Amino acid sequence: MAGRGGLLMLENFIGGKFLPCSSYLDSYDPSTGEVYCHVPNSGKEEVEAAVEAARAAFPGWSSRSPQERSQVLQRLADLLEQSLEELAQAESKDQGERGKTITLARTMDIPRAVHNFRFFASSILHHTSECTQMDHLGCLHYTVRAPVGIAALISPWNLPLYLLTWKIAPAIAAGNTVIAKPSELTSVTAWMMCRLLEKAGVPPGVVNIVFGTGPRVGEALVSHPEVPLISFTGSQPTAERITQLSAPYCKKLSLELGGKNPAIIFEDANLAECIPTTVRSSFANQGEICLCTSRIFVQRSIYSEFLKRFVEAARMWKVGIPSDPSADMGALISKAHLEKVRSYIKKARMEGAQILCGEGVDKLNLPPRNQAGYFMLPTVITDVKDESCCMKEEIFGPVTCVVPFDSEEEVIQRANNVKYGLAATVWSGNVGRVHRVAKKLQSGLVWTNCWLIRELNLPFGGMKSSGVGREGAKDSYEFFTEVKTITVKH
Ligand SMILES: NC(=O)c1ccc[n+]([C@@H]2O[C@H](COP(=O)([O-])OP(=O)(O)OC[C@H]3O[C@@H](n4cnc5c(N)ncnc54)[C@H](O)[C@@H]3O)[C@@H](O)[C@H]2O)c1
Ligand SMILES: N/C(=C\C=C\C=O)C(=O)O
Repeated sequence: MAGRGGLLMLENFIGGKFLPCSSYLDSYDPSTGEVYCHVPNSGKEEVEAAVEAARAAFPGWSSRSPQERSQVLQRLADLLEQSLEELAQAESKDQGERGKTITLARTMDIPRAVHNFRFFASSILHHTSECTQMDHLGCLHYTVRAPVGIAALISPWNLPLYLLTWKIAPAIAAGNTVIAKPSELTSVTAWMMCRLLEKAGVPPGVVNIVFGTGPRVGEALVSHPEVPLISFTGSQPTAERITQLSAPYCKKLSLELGGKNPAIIFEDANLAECIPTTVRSSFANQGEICLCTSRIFVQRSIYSEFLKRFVEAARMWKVGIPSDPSADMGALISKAHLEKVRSYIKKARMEGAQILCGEGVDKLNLPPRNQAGYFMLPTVITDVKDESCCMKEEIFGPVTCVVPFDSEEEVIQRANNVKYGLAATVWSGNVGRVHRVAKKLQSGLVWTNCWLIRELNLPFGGMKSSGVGREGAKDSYEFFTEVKTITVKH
């Protein structure tokens, strides 16, 4: 709806109704410094109202059959698909000059949000329970699963509707009611989705969305005693805080966090495929995808050739305004984030590393009105030590380090030598080596000779500081349900 000064003014969605909030956050367009949208600055009061609505809706929704719930999810997927262009425009505009290109929103974010509902609408129909027998004792044992209750779903700004629906769909398919909190930086598409819920047949109170900041509404939500389950995607420091706040209640937690993802490129790799894919895996969505490559290990015999061709390809990766369909990359999410990313380049320089292209080396070519935006060129760093912060810490920007290696054992040890363990890529024509290396990497996901091909049936998630738990058909079902073992003596 239109609010102050004709700007978009979002409202919370609680109990099937849009409700105004007593205070609002200004959301800025960072290229102009102007407010472009008002987002509810919700807190405890709004969380209380959402918990009440979710509690009231739970008995009815949880007692529907999986088939009935599945039909509702299918209808929601259809409605989202019918609004694909409108949602893609909004997703790109919401990150606006901040970054998401219209092409990525059209081809990845919104189609995947649609697919999330279709996928879980289908997978909920195919779960089976376990059964075992103890004939010598005359016993039969079996399991039953039931939804947990009210789920808190907290998501980040980088893939707004994609990641939020990746949580809402499995949670409600399993019969839970939910309170979702999108990032305060990118709330618009979640709000637009609320307008479709009633038409899809989602009963009031099954999906509630409260908007606002982490410290205010996020903390009120995760520390609420009647919310037994939290699915969180975001940064490691926030995950720590959520873990502390939820610990007194022994809540069920799923944490999908950051990464420092290696690409390992052996001398027998098909460079014609590897180079464009590794440019994409390093710089897609401005490098603001938790799965992006940020450390590239290249076998020494092909190191010089790889570096030359990789830098050439990185320079071709077009930085442009997000509404330009030919742009490969837009701008970063905020001024603060751009400064943080640039600070890594500065530190790398001070440590004696070389910046081969991008920040401080090449010139951005942008229209005059976008020159104040938070744009940065794809940046390649080399001559950097494994102990450098650029090789250890998650930068979450269009920056990647390229270093040589000699042997398989050595590169596995170096790739594993960070606190994260989310995603890795391995490039080699030797099938035996691909399997061997993939097995030894401390990483929840390993893509070999490709990147970001998603099979939603299988577990998604990270090891070490990259997270706790997995998401996927079976994993999300197990997370969003409680299991009970029943023994029958006959
Ligand atoms: N593993 C994955 O699947 C995955 C996917 C996307 C992003 N990420 C990670 O997310 C990070 C970037 O996203 P971000 O900057 O939005 O992360 P963030 O942790 O700052 O925020 C994520 C969400 O948590 C909320 N939040 C912040 N403080 C909170 C608190 N104290 N209590 C409750 N909620 C709180 C935010 O408002 C937002 O909705 C990166 O580290 C990235 O790697 C991981
Ligand atoms: N959760 C998924 C992707 C996360 C990307 C992070 O930025 C997914 O593809 O299911």
